[in-house]
Amino acid sequence: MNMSLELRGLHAGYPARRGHRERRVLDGLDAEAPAGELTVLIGPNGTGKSTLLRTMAGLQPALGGQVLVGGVGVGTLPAAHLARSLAVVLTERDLPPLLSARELAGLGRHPHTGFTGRLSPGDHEIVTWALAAVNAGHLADRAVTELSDGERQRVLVARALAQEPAAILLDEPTAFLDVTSRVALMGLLRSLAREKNLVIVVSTHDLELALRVADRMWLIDPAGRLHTGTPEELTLREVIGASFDGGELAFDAASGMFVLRNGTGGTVRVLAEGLHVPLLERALAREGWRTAGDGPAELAVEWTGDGYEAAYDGTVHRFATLPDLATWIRTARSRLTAAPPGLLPAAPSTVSSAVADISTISGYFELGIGPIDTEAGWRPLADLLADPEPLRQRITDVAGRLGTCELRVAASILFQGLAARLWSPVIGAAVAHDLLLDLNPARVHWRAAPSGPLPLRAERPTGSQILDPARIAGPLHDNVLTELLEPLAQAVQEIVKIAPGLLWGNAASALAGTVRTIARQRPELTARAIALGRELLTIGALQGSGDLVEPAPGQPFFVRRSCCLYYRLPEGGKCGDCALIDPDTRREQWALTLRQTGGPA
Ligand SMILES: Nc1ncnc2c1ncn2[C@@H]1O[C@H](COP(=O)(O)OP(=O)(O)OP(=O)(O)O)[C@@H](O)[C@H]1O
Repeated sequence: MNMSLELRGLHAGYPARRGHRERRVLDGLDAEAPAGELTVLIGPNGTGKSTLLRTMAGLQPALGGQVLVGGVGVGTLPAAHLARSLAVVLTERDLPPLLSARELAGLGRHPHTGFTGRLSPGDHEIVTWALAAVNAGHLADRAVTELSDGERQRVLVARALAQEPAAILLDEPTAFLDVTSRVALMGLLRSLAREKNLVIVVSTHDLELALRVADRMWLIDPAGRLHTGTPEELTLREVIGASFDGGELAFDAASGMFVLRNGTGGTVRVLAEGLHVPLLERALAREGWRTAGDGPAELAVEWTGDGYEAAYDGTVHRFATLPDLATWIRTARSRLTAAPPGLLPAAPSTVSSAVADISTISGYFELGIGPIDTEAGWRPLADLLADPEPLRQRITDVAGRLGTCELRVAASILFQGLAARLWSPVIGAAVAHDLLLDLNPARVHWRAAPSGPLPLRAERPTGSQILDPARIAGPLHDNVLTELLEPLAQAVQEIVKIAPGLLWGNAASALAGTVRTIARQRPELTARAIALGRELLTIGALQGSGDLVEPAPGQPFFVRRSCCLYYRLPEGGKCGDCALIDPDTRREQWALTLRQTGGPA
């Protein structure tokens, strides 16, 4: 039979005494503590943990219901029999002086000794075993009054073990112990439960430790209800926070720790590995930020390997050290939390599903997700912006492919292609998923390909959820234009002499091309794509580069103001949005395209 300790409709409390009415502390409890598991009893002060343990141990009568050990009611057992089923460890600090640890542990044998109370050689053997089981063999001959709190607790557990009971109940055995001894004692109790197949119920105030070691928890909430389950089940049922939150402290379900409720912090997502995760979480918790699970967070903080990046409302702030980050969060808090941000760092699953979806629009919208194998030629986008060699190589390749000896023409066409490649996933994710995809040049990788759109890949793409679409153009411009296309334009200009106005015309044309592709592939997103495209054309370097027009509803075209040099290719002509085309010819071209694509003429 597998042993367990059960409560059946148990009422615990204090019977009526002269002048005092009966005081019921706990009503109608049902629960089970199986053998082989460590059951940890927790609850705020005064909720009745000691009352319950004493009632379970038969030290005070139940006011109703039953406590069963191995199916037998505790209240029905004679004292000596009860002592062989159940041992109790209370917080005893006043132990008889002159008693050695061995003698104290030996007291546990009393239910088994005869009338004389003398220990047989067999009893001594069990006492030695019990002391060894709690790693207190070396303390056997020491006076218990001279032991440290941790050592004494272990000897008290040895006394309970020497009793050879089926169940051991312990009331706050870790109360006076330092952190190492607390963890060690709880660990010891858990292994005893497992190895000796004992029922062990232990009460503690150390909730964080309980969550880590308990196989099962019994939680008494302030209303006197008993909740049972694994630590994870109780966390998911949100009963822990509901029972212990209060004042300055709030329970953080993700970390299983209490965090200071500084009032003004919000939710933060931590992207880091190893020890950096708990350290960052703790430092942020001190500033009042709570870790978000898979849901949205207001702030994202990432350990990048050589520093920290904090993304808030679409802007990334970089810090060399954790104290620098903490100072920024502290001093920036009033600004950070004054108004809800328009952008929230998105959950990784949201980003990856959005990326997977937009990748189906066309090759230009694709962003691969997965490990970066540098052997396979993947390099950070930052390299393409900073190191002139790969860029020069690609310009030469394009020139060769297009059959021109004019590097300037090849550079212009390459830049336009790259601009389309960078706009597409970002604009696609924005209009299709309200997600500002972060094409971080340090973490998004590219590799050379003989033809087609430049392959892009990120191990863990990140992004922000767009709460207010009206505020998206600015951050999106900063990400694509400021972080990527501006350095790229500069790098191109260092290789060939080319007018910046031409390159910005190309960037605008690429943007318009992205909008057109969305209109063709996802017509339902056309209006948003056009509106966003038009707004982007009014910001920074794109200003004055051209107009996104809509000669027929849902059919955007671009009118450039600068030339892209495409016409100079041997087989080139005037491109669709060419600045060199006169308005009448342009209208004819649009009409033709609209007829070809099935749109209204
Ligand atoms: N002898 C007693 N007579 C009447 N009421 C008592 C007695 N002992 C305790 N109580 C009351 O029973 C309730 C539960 O007390 P108990 O000591 O069991 O709580 P606890 O959860 O162990 O508290 P703590 O976490 O502070 O140790 C409290 O309201 C307490 O005042």
